[in-house]
Amino acid sequence: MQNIDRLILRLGEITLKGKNRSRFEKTISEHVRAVLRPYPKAHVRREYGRMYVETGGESVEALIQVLKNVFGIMDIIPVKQTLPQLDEIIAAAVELIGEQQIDQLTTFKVSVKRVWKEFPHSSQDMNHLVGSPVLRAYPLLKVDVRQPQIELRVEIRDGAAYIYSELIPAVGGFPRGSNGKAMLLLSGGIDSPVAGWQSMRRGLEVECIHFHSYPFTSERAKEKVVDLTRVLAGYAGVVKLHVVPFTEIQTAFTTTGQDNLMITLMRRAMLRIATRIAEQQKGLALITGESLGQVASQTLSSMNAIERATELPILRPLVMTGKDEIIQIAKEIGTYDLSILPYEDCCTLFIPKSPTTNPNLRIIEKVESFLELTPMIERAVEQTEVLTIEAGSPLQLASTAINEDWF
Ligand SMILES: Nc1ncnc2c1ncn2[C@@H]1O[C@H](COP(=O)(O)OP(=O)(O)OP(=O)(O)O)[C@@H](O)[C@H]1O
Repeated sequence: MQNIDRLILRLGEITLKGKNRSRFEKTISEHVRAVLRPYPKAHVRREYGRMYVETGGESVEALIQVLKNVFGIMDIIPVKQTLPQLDEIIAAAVELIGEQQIDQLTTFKVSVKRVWKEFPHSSQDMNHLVGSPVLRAYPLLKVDVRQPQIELRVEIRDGAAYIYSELIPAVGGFPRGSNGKAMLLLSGGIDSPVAGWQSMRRGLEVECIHFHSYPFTSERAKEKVVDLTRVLAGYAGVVKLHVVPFTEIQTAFTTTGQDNLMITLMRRAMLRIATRIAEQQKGLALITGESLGQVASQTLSSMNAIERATELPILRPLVMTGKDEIIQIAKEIGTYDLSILPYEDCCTLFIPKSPTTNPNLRIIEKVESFLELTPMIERAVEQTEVLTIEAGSPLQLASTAINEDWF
């Protein structure tokens, strides 16, 4: 990409959101400036519906890598900028095509968009005026107007023309934190970090809540969750993590003699505590990594019995997503390698041999009423440790390409 001197960032769905648009664009621009801090020579300019990043000599590939993960950016266009003059546009087009691999089978076409209506040549004429010198310079090229391998695009505006041939898909979604706050129940597993990232991508500010059962679960298990939160913070800047002591409540459940209801009871207690923390932090929903049918506690019947423990909406971004796809996303966003570390989760230690897939709500409520849960829940909330986790290095772990197919 040696001829590329700037990137155009096109913003996605926010264009649908009329009056919030300028606020959304400002949020994306702040996010862009934050991820570009390690690249001081790059310069950002905001315009209606898009942003321009002048590379200033910074590596184009490195800039694309970090910008691809900024929520709200739909795609990135590496461009060569010239004056809106025919000879300059032709020279840039010839240079840009020269960067491509060309053989006898390579097809191309020119597409011109004339935003500046005073430019002296029509779009139709421009296709020929630019196409002919390119064909003369690269005689192996063949024109194909339907499905060309290379589409050389020229956008002519008042004051500048942009020449490009590549559109790089970015993460899309809504600007970070633009759709309110929700609390993510973050285990050390594969699913909940993915659910958290997907929620952030839809513009939610996410605070994490982790239930920890020391000494049944080790310090390493907690560190793993801190590390997972740090990866999420790579996308959001800073993420709060609430670590809830869960040992007392779990131990109480083991005395009930209702082994097969253990998971349902634990999940309901988690939701109650998470709801209290959400109220304190002004979170409007809970997020889990549940996926329909994945385990006994994720049947429709179990989910039904579990979610009655809270009045807050429960968001389950992965509810209809299969495990393979979840794993693929976890790898792409940089959480997978941490999630598969062997440190135990508080619940797995208490999983009975045959957990019920169809829990009876009446029995559950009876068991709960015997236990006097409320003071235990109060204590757990009071003793919760709150950590503020910052990204180690912005987006360092998310170095692989975002997969277009998910969006
Ligand atoms: N120790 C925990 N702390 C916080 N949330 C938890 C904890 N354990 C489970 N959860 C929440 O409950 C959901 C279901 O957990 P479960 O272990 O049944 O399923 P899972 O599909 O293995 O999820 P994960 O891969 O996220 O652990 C998790 O996705 C998470 O949101």
